[in-house]
Amino acid sequence: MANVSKNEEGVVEGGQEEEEIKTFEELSLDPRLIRALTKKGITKPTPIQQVAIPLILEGKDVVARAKTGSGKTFAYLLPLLQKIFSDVGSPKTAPCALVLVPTRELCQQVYSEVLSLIEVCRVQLKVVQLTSSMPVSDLRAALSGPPDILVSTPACISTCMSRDVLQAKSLQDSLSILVLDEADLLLSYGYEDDLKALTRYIPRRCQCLLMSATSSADVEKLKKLVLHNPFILTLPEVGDTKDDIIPKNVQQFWISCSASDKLLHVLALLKLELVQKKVLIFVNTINMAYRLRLFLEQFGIRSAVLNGELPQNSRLHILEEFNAGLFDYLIATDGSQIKEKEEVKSENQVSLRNSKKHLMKKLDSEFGVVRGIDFKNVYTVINFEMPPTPAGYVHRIGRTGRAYNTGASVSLVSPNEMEIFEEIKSMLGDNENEDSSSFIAPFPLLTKNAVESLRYRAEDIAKSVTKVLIRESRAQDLRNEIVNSEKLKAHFEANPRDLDLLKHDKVLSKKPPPQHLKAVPEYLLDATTREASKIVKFARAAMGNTKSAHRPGSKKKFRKSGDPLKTFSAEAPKRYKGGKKRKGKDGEDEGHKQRKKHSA
Ligand SMILES: Nc1ncnc2c1ncn2[C@@H]1O[C@H](COP(=O)(O)OP(=O)(O)OP(=O)(O)O)[C@@H](O)[C@H]1O
Repeated sequence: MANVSKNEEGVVEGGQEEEEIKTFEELSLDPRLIRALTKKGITKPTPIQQVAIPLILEGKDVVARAKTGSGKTFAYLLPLLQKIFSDVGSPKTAPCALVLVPTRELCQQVYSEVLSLIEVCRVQLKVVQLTSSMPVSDLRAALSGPPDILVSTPACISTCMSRDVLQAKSLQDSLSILVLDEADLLLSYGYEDDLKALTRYIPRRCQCLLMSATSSADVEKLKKLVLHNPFILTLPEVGDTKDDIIPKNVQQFWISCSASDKLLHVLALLKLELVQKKVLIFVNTINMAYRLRLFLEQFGIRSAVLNGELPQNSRLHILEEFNAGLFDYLIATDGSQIKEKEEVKSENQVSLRNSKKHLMKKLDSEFGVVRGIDFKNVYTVINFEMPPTPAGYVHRIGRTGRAYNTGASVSLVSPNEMEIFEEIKSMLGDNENEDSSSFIAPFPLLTKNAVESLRYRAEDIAKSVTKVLIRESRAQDLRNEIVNSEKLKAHFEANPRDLDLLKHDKVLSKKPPPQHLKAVPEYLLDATTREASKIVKFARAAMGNTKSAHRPGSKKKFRKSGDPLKTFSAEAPKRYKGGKKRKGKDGEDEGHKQRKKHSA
């Protein structure tokens, strides 16, 4: 095993010194896969990959819990592909590998990663992705063959089995690897029944892998449901010392402001260029997303909205455009938007649960447009509204600081959100009584003067973004995207790389943005803000240098603790540790559990 040693408790911890890091060759990875990685600029395995790859190649069941952006996808995909490579051509009646993810976007992401690897390896593998929105005839056609690797959601597999598109007996005979990716989200997205139904057909010999960014009761439940005496690879901090859940190369900030001042504050951050691009802004409701977009566009700040209501092709296209750098500001909703509709439903818990289920189905049975998604080069994540759970915070902030990148987050916290903010801080170990550096620091670059200089204009424009305008714009955007979605489908089949076809950050409002609001007059800015803006610009330029310093082959190193790709520990199954059991590793704070129960 790479860079590991056992401590007295039998927990296997990863060695983290740069010189100890093994290469992909030393992990016995297939040279074809190494070539494919090199082509992507990936030359050395991340810590989680170092430990997971050999174990998975040995055929062990593995639970891998590592920070967002730590490279969990390749940690399972590389050994999975290597195993399938050695099996190519052997007769089968169903897929040998099944990768289950919570959302369609993740389906697409994993599917693309697999294709990009096997394209270079030049191995004849059939890989398919299936989602519930596909007609049964398409599902049947995709599974005839059958594929070597199937990427899907639990709900879709249930549909396939109930419609006899995928036969239980065939699956039992063929399945050799099952992966539950983003396992911490699978149950909260309502897939428990689907997974329970599926487990009956997973043969005992099937190798099971469970990947997760956070530890939770749900992950434990899944572990018990599916795995057999697995190796536990985990960040020492997750659910243990509470430290370092968020990568340290992400600087976390917060701003205290009233709910009604949030538009003003976000305007100040963006317009005065106090945060670096690209920026991902989280809101809790779709209406708020359009409110913010309409508001910002009046100041010449163009953004796109990503939410579960939009057709899948549009969502994928928005993600691709944003990742390709076609626009800098993306406003996204995550699971929190369910709250919006729940609020008007019954207070009764049972009907609340039912309405939630109904709503989940209505919006999109595999809803969840951002969690786990690998956004490229997002520097700043802004929580315009706080997520309802600490786990939601971890997933949101995890969209920046991915792999070897640095990033920052700014949370706008209103008095009503102080409770969840405190809960998040306590999860992070950000406690005044603790002798640790503050994990979420007050944002230092925005002065009261700077905010006040924009107040008049901001309040004026905020008033003009009425509920009616929001409703109309949202409906219009949806209509446009439905039309686009069809065009996109046809067009991208022929031109998969043509991202410029439809821009998603076009001005929504019928009234063009007034010219005078586009630029902030010099006289409105105080010296401190001008200085702060300059600092951010310098930092951006410096970041360019930093980035190039981290190109493959670069000698420059990150601080060990500051790199999300660095720390981990691994725990062997009981029989590998002479029966010793690790205690208290998975403890999660009670408040977190309670909130988690009511979330999603
Ligand atoms: N060995 C590596 N070296 C450099 N970059 C890597 C390496 N492995 C993966 N990456 C890149 O790191 C980014 C994050 O990887 P990945 O999406 O697998 O993270 P993750 O741990 O699954 O995060 P999340 O929990 O948020 O889903 C991706 O862009 C991926 O291409």
